Amino acid sequence: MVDVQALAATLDGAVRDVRAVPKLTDAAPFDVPTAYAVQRELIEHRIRRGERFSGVKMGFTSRAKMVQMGVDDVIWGLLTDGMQAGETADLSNLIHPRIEPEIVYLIGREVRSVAEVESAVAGVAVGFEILDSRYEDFKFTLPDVIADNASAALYGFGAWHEPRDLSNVGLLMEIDGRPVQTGSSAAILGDPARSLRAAARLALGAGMTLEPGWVVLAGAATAAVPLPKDAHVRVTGAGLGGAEVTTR
Ligand SMILES: O=C(O)C/C=C/C(=O)C(=O)O
Repeated sequence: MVDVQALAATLDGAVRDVRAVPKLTDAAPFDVPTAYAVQRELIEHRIRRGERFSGVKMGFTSRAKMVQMGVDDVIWGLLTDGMQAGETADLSNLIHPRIEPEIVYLIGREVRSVAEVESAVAGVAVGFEILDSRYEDFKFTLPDVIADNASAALYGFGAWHEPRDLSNVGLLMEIDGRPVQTGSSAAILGDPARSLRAAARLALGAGMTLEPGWVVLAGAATAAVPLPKDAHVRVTGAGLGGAEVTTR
């Protein structure tokens, strides 16, 4: 029997000390439901420090990542307002950050069923997610990464646009003006709307609802790339404008 509170405290300590730890399953294996219990307790540390829930992030939404991890379903993590990046992101609080482009949904009203999630979307935007695994060498098993809140660290997004078909949006990520990733939103489960529905399903399954004002990060359409200090990152989505962050 693993100690959920102790595992969450280990990961929270890694976040606060900016220090990678051995993956939790090295000490004792645990299953996916236990991993989500650790994740929830990990987020509760932030909530107790005064942060507020601001949305959810989806992971392993691309076929390549599912195959790599040997899984056949997506994972999710919880976001707080403390994770929202401003114009600049201070990387001194992160261990080994990586960045990936995102499609972002803004939830306009409480979502009580999967069937209503698309009609509850109030806006769509292009954005980015900064990942930071709390594990040494960014290496983990499926339960480890779920417990670690799907490597969530920081996120941001550009201007909101009217909801629309996002099944094939061209995405470009540039660092200091150099293209580092290009892709299509079609890499997100064939259509990021599927990821949105999965977010509603997983939230409801965990006894939560997607709330008005929350964001849903639909998951990576490209690989994440290492994020250096003193860099300017711009993510552009065809018809969706851009999202930018400067690191220090
Ligand atoms: O690869 C990780 O560190 C876990 C997170 C994955 C995603 O956020 C994703 O697949 O989009």
